[in-house]
Amino acid sequence: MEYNPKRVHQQIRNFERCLEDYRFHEPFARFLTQFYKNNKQMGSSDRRMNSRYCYHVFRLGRAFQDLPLQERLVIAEFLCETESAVVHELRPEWVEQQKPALSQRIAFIESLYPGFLNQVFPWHAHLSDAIDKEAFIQSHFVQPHLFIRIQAGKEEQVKKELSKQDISFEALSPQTLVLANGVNLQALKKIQGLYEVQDWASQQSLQAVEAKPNETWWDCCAASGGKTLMLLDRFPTINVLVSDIRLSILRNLEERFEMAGIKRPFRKKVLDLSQPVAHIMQNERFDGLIIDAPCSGSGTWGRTPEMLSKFQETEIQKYTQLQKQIVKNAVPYLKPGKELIYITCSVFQEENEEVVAYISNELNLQLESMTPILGYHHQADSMFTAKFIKI
Ligand SMILES: C[S@@+](CC[C@H](N)C(=O)[O-])C[C@H]1O[C@@H](n2cnc3c(N)ncnc32)[C@H](O)[C@@H]1O
Repeated sequence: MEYNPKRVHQQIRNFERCLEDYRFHEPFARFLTQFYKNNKQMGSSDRRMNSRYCYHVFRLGRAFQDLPLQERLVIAEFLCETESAVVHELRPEWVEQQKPALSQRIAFIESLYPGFLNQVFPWHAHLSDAIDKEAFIQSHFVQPHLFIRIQAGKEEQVKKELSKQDISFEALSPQTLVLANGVNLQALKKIQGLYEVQDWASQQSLQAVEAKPNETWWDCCAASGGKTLMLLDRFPTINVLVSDIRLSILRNLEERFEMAGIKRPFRKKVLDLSQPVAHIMQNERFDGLIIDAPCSGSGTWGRTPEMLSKFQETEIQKYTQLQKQIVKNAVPYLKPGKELIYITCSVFQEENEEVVAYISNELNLQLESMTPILGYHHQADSMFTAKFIKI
């Protein structure tokens, strides 16, 4: 491979400076935007390499934490790429071993550092039984795809515009497309709102919903409305209440709804569901609840691998408690005989199966189905969803 050794060493110095500055106070993507603003001397290819090096090192999770940054970079580049100037430059004796198959690259590193995989994601004991531990952990070395969901009826228009803009895609279903990471979505201004960036797993999360025309549904943790938009796409005649603890995110939801051309009026409320909400909700009753609960996000760390370094095991129990409270405080507003959909983007059993057991046993709802959404087979996030009926 051809490369300029001086340039590579400069890029390694940039990378070291960048990671040393990062304090995990914000998502790494946001930190990077600011870092590049403060370092205007870095050209676009330097920025691209810097982002790649940093993300790859985060993909090592909790493994190799005691090694110097440069050593970690070599291992990360070896595992996450099939060819790397860093490996050529700093560990030329590994070049021949950098095989196309990830499993072979892992085997090579394993031969030098036995047991390293277990340290990448050290919370195995918490994983749901449905998760193939090895496949899931290995998936962290590969960046997930970019997925979009196309509005029903707009499939041809969106695909036509993608082709016109020379953006290649693969259709997983009429409404679900895979695009290359880093594709310039700005070029798609003309069809803004006709599609949503939404992971494959998230697109599967409402499959069990059976809403009827004109029913009234409540998205209890709506954020910027990803699930509500998908719900309305499938059931356009339902009425919705969206709520979240954050007013600012509901403002984003309004913008997004407008962009998506949602004409049907919807109601919104700021609600903290960790507390009883009878004083606000009073006699409201719903035909369906979506609880896409705040969670560790452990099924999505392939996209935000810095979380592998940041996450503390004690947070799992805090999320579990909050999830139980939120469900408990929302359930009184569900009509008997109607459905509750519980969703997380976590792979931890405490946030999934344990909360399901709580909802069945303590809140007395009948479990209809429980579906782990295994994204690591699709280069996507992993999620979990369960459907209950109120007795
Ligand atoms: C997983 S996100 C929801 C994502 C959203 N449904 C979507 O599809 O885009 C969880 C949301 O729960 C909200 N949340 C956190 N604590 C809450 C609480 N105590 N009461 C209500 N909502 C809460 C967060 O603000 C966050 O927006």
